[in-house]
Amino acid sequence: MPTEPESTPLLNVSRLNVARGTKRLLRDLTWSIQPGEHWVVMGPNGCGKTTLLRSLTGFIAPSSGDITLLGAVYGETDWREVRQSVGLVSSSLQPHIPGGEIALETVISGRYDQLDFWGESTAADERAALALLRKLHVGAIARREWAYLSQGERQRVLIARALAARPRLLILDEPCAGLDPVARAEFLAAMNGLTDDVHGPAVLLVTHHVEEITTGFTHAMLMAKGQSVAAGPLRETLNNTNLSTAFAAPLRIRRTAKGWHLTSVSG
Ligand SMILES: Nc1ncnc2c1ncn2[C@@H]1O[C@H](COP(=O)(O)OP(=O)(O)OP(=O)(O)O)[C@@H](O)[C@H]1O
Repeated sequence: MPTEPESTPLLNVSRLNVARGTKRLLRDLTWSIQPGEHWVVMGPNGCGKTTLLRSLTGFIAPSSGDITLLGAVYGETDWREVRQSVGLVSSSLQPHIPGGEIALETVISGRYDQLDFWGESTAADERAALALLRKLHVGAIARREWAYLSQGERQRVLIARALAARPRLLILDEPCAGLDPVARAEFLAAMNGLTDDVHGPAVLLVTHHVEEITTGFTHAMLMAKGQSVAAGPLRETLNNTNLSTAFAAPLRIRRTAKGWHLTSVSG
């Protein structure tokens, strides 16, 4: 993969279009992420968030437009190589983790970019994996099997797994889905640790809930009907007008000491 200067955008998407049959899943989407930024992507069901993530990670081919990720240009570079520097945490990974695998092994498998890893791990691998689990406040379950982990623990093990590969971009696709309030609060505390780490990866969070936008996030993109409705610094972008446009309903957003709150304005 090419090396790039510090100031190069981590991601540059220009006029990205994805069509399947007659349906346009993404329309002329333009977006960039600079080093040091942590982004939230929001939008109604079916607006194209997953399609965008799948395009960025090379699992869907764009119909037109350009993607430059970590200095590599889509179509010119082997995207499997680019993917090694992108951590993806998505519920779609969960069925692929063997039930009998202990958390430590799941994390180590991320370092080798393999699911169900059967290779020889070293003592150094184990120490590094344990440090990651501790960082995410789940060190105590290091030797517990996947089948017995709670949803909240699983999500954090998957983040540790993604971090084991030392990604430059970490994509969290609705990581709080299915978590109870306590597990969610614990998860959000761990996510705060990630965005606070100046040596850590850029974080891209896809969520439906503004309450999950922790203080370290700097930017937001709102999507609707395959397009970017608004994108930019978080506090400017998350306003009543942009959110109401994206969700096609009157919404009011507030920010308090406890975080963001979104309410529907009836009548
Ligand atoms: N291969 C495909 N062929 C046709 N339509 C598709 C295909 N893949 C996705 N779609 C449609 O494209 C739209 C965008 O889907 P996508 O999964 O990207 O939305 P999303 O924003 O992630 O939604 P959600 O918030 O519900 O997860 C949806 O209407 C979906 O049904």
